[in-house]
Amino acid sequence: MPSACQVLDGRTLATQVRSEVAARVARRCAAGASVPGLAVVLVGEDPASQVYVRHKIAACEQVGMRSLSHRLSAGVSETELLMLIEQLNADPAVHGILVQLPLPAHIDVRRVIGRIAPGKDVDGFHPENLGRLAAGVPGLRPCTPKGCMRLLASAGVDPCGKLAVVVGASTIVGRPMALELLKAEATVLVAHKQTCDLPQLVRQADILVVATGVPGLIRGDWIKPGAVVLDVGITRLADGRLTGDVQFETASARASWITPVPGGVGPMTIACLLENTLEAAEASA
Ligand SMILES: Nc1nc2c(c(=O)[nH]1)N[C@@H](CN(C=O)c1ccc(C(=O)N[C@@H](CCC(=O)O)C(=O)O)cc1)CN2
Repeated sequence: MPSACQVLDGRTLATQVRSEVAARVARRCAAGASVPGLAVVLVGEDPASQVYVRHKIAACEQVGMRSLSHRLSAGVSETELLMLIEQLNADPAVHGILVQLPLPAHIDVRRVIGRIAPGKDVDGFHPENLGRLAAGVPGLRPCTPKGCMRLLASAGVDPCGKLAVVVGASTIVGRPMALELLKAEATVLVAHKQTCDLPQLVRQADILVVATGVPGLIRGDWIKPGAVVLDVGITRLADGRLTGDVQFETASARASWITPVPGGVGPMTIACLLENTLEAAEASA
C-alpha cells in the first residue's frame, strides 16, 4: 500500500464512541434516570446472527446498559413474534428494540419492523425513521450508514460537493447510506451489483460505499485515484477468513482512505446501536 493511502480504523473509532456512550449512561444514571434497556430479538440459529447478537449484548454490559435477550425458534409464527414486539413496545424498561436480520423466509420482515414503536426502533429501519432521514429531520438513524458517516468525519472527509457512489440498495445499508450522503450535500448515485458498466460508474466516485455481499466485486483498478472507500461487505470464506466487497490490496494502491474488513465499518454498527439506544432512552424520559 502506498503511504498516501490511510486505513480508516473502525475499531479505534468504535472504542471512542463506546466510551462516550458509557460516560453519558453513567451521568444519566447518577442523575436518577433509568438504565437504558435494549431488547434483542433473535429468531432461529443463523451462526453469524448468533455472533452479532452476542456482541451486542456484551457491548450493552460494557457501557452500563441493560440488555434483554429474546431467543425464538426458527419455526416461531409471525403472529407470535408480533405479539412479543407489542409486549416490548409497552414495557417502560425497554427503550430500544432490535430484531436481528435476516429473519426466516416465512416471516414478513416489513410487517415485523413496521410493528416496532418508532421511538424504540434503534436499528432505524421503521418507515417513519427512514422517512425522517429522507426528510432530513432528527430521528433514529440506521446504524451502519450512521457509522460510515462517523468514519468519514473522523478522516476529515466532507461529502459536500463530492460525487458519492453507493453500490447496493438494501434497506439496512444502501438506501439509508444514500440519504445520509444526500443530507451531507454529496451528489449521490446508487447502483446495484448487476448495474451495467459498474466499473465506469465506480471510476467517477470521490466517495465509494459498497454493500453487496459479493466478495471482491470491486477491483482496485476501478477506484478513482484519491477516492475514499468504505467497504461494508463482510463474507466469511471457506478457510474462515473474513473478506469485503472491495479488493483491498489493489484498491489501497489508489484510494486516499479505505476501511479494512474486518475492523472497518462493522465495529461502528454496534457502537452506533448503543448510541441510538441511549438516544431512545433520553427521548423517552
Ligand atoms: N437488526 C439488524 N440486523 C442486521 C444488521 C443490523 O444493523 N441490524 N447488520 C448486519 C449484521 N450486524 C449487526 O447486526 C453486524 C455485522 C458486522 C459487525 C462487525 O463488527 N463485524 C466485524 C467482524 C465480526 C466477526 O468476526 O464476524 C468487523 O467487520 O470487524 C457487527 C454487526 C446484518 N443484520
